[in-house]
Amino acid sequence: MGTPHNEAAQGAFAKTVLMPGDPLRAKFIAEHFLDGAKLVNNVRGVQGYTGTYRDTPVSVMASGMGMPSMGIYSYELFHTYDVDNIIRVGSVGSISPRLKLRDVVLGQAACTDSNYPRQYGLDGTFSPIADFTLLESAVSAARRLGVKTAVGNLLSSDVFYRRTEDTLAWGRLGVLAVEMESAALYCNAAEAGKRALAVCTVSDNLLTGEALSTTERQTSFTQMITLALEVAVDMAARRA
Ligand SMILES: O=P(O)(O)O[C@H]1O[C@H](CO)[C@@H](O)[C@H]1O
Ligand SMILES: O=c1cc[nH]c(=O)[nH]1
Repeated sequence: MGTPHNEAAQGAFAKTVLMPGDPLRAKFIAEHFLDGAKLVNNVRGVQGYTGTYRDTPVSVMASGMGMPSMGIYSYELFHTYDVDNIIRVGSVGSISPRLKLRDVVLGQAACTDSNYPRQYGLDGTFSPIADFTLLESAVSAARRLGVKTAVGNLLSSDVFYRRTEDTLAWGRLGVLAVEMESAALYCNAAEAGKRALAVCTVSDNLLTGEALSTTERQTSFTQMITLALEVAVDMAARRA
């Protein structure tokens, strides 16, 4: 039994799924980090793979870009495929003077300019936050691996080609970086009673105008990927 967007069989996904926005980054992770990776979904070219990392089953599947796309894929992974943990492995634009290109950011929470949380009909503002266990696991893995991370707020925006000045205003409230999916992921995890975390790499610096190339976005985020995979191993060990 699949979904309109996912043809994988029941049980084809591991309990932890890494989700980049980019399908080619998903393929790169499967080919370079997982042993025995098998393609389990390719509907719309959104590639999902399951293999093992340090003998632990792990899956990787693209979310596509933006909150509606992440909303669909993560909802189906949590509800149809009974996935427990989704770790977004994304690129972000820095809006903080603390960050430079290639720095790794752990999204403790995700502000948003999207109406995505409106679906819950709440009389107020829901704060989409990361799962604390995943966040704590990522912080310890980063210390162990010697990866410097910044932990803090992200802005998940519906708009990529946004006015820089409007975006920088979020930075003045301490928001570290802007991307386009984490708030929807955190909302879906909360709704499903599951766990989610965004581990991101700075691909653009909105303060200086510096940017990485397309190829670097697909294939050079190895610290972020290793960190996320170490969290997957830790979560599997906690279940055992
Ligand atoms: O690199 P990914 O994971 O796709 O993430 C970022 O890159 C895309 C925009 O270029 C958006 O999806 C944004 O969130
Ligand atoms: O949404 C995003 C993602 C990466 N870089 C940006 O500038 N914006």
